[in-house]
Amino acid sequence: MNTPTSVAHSLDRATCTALDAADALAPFRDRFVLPAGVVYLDGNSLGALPGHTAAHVQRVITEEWGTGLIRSWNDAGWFAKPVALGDRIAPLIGAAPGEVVLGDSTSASLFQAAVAAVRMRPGRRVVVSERGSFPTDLYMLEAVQELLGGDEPLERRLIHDEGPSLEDVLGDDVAVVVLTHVDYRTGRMRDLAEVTRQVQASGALMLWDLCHSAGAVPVDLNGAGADLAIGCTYKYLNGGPGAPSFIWVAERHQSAAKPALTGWHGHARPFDFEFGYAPADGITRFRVGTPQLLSMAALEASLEIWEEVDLEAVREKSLRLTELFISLVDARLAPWGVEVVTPRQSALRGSQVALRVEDGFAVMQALIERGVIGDFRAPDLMRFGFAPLYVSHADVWDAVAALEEILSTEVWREPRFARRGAVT
Ligand SMILES: Cc1ncc(COP(=O)(O)O)c(C=O)c1O
Ligand SMILES: Nc1c(O)cccc1C(=O)C[C@H](N)C(=O)O
Repeated sequence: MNTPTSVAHSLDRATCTALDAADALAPFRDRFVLPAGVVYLDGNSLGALPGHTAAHVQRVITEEWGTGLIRSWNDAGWFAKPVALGDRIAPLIGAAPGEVVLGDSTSASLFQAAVAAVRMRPGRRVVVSERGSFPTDLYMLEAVQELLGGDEPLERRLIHDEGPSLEDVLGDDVAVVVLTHVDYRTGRMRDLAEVTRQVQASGALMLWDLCHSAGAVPVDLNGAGADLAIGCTYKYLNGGPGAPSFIWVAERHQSAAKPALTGWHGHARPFDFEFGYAPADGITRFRVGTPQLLSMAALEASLEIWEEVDLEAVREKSLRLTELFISLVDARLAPWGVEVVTPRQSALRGSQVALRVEDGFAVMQALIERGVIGDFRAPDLMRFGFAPLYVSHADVWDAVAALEEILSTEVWREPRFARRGAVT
């Protein structure tokens, strides 16, 4: 759908509810617990809770932990869970069975994957990333530099919208390029296949951060022939706060890939309790220590929903929602100088929209008080995530209407909305 501004002017809430009535994904909304009176547009930070998750986790606790006790490592498949769940995430990112394993946090997984990648390109002493990446990625790459820069330092080269470009920094000294597929601030989406091709043409490996992609847009890692990827499961995949991250390593690299963190769950024979480390075959070597089984139980529940979902339908609705939002913002919020920062070309957009608004922090706090939950990213962006399984067209209408009211009444100027303390 491409809703020009003139059409948005003639749109009303009834048109949005009619779009909802015709929406094939609308029934999924009932599978989630959403508080009454809340329009939830922050599923790009923490996904909503599926209705059956609590009962599933409760069962794992009482039956598998309470009754099964230690026996559940075998009887309930606990030991195999990180790879078993990885196999269930694989179709969502264009991976094959045996290529994905659930890990620790995304930060730790990025470190694991980046170290493995640098070691797979001996003699190449540069890691490329982007200046605007989510900071944890850059922080972890600093640690990679420190760890692997011995006699010969490891250089970090950062691309930036204003230059240098990827083309500028690629060369025969680059070991790995670490980029985020969908930018956490602007929602800009890179062409995964094209960037992978460009990077590999220089002889480097391509490591993707899929945090804002998994469950938001179709991803085809194997179709693109990418090398490694990591991502989180607590955003669009609804695994819950602290849900484990995933690591994908293309099957062709697995025997050469050496994990940075050599824990016993990644050992070839963990229960032989051998003296020395020997990596397990395949993706299992990227396991570290005891997996977070209760978090995995929550993710296991949400994946039941994801197994019923057609990602092309998700993408189609996501674009419909973001285009509707952008059109309504253009039509109704122009008097307050609201700027759409997210690309308007659908191929360049993930499933979120960022608006640049003066005093955006206070405006967002006022919006949240009105029950419309988005978030703010310093210095000046209000972010709105559109998770197509539970966000409706009427939600989009209500969010823009609330924003219009807050801007026109200037209620956001009240001191209680001023910035203080920790924010999310
Ligand atoms: C692109 C990106 N990478 C990494 C992370 C975070 O990593 P972690 O799961 O370790 O907190 C986030 C969000 O928190 C993110 O948006
Ligand atoms: N992971 C988060 C957390 O532990 C606390 C608050 C927010 C988050 C997020 O996921 C933020 C998110 N990655 C972002 O895009 O800004």
